[in-house]
Amino acid sequence: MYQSMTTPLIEMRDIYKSFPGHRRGSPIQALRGVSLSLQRGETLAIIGESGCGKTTLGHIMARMSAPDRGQILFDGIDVTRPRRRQRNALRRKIQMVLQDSGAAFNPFWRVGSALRAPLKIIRHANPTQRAQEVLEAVGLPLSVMHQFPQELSGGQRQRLNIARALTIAPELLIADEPTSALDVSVQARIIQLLADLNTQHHLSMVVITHNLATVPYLTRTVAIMYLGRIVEWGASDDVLYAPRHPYTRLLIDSLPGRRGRRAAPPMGEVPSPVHPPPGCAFHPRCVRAQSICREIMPELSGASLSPRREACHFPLDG
Ligand SMILES: Nc1ncnc2c1ncn2[C@@H]1O[C@H](COP(=O)(O)OP(=O)(O)OP(=O)(O)O)[C@@H](O)[C@H]1O
Repeated sequence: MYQSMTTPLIEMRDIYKSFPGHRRGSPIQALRGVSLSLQRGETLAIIGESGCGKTTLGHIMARMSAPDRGQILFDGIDVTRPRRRQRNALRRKIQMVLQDSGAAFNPFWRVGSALRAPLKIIRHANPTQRAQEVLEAVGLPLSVMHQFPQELSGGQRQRLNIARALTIAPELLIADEPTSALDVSVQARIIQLLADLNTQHHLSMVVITHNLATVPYLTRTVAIMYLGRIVEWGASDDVLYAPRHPYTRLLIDSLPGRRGRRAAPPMGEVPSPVHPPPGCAFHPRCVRAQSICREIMPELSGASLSPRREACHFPLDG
């Protein structure tokens, strides 16, 4: 089917997801109406504190779990409830790099076997050559083919993790906290690698992170999440250098070692997703909150395709 140039690679419309609460209590509302879209070749960071729903969103995007409500389109085609063949095709097109690079590998398989396995499933003509290509793409020596994953350093294992995701040439790579388990010096190199994969190989990418500082190097667009909703959306530079949502401001002010930073208000804690506060869920922590914020949930401003949007009754002027 012909797709116009502007058809997003992936589009999520009003996605909801809950998990059963503890001891048959109220459900955990992990996602509460998330909508976003990503054009082919574009990069998006999803930012927020722990428990805001980033990983849940990533899993749904990668079609590893189904939403309770909402719609997902890939290349303009509805894949919300894919049939088996469609699901298998999607698995090839969307790959996810998970947080813990060590746990992702079978310790009894050498790297070469681990890389060739998915290629054999799809009956690739030359699995060994493809495995070598992806090792080169991620900057690993070909000699690692003969090693076991546990013989590699943390940084090498994360490169391998990325290499494995690339073997079957996905159209979308989702990386969940790709650097969180690594030393600071190694983090920078993995970030550079991901950025290169986008610029040199035009790989579309979603990076889930709570490390704001890496975002301007990594992605063009950023979505700030709070308690299961996107509260600010826009070009990374715009959002991070001139935030409009007070939550984004709070995240930036809490970055360690910011020179000349103003005194940050106390961060407080993210409320429970079992009973999100009414109105704007951020209001209990917001210094600008007024009565309307406690009563009416603000929607993202502007049209759905506008480049800069925030969900706040009293946005900052940036
Ligand atoms: N499989 C699950 N079963 C029950 N609750 C879950 C499950 N997965 C996530 N949750 C809950 O859903 C909420 C959102 O979790 P999620 O992992 O998506 O957040 P996150 O922003 O990625 O956090 P982190 O940065 O800590 O990974 C949390 O309250 C979490 O405890």
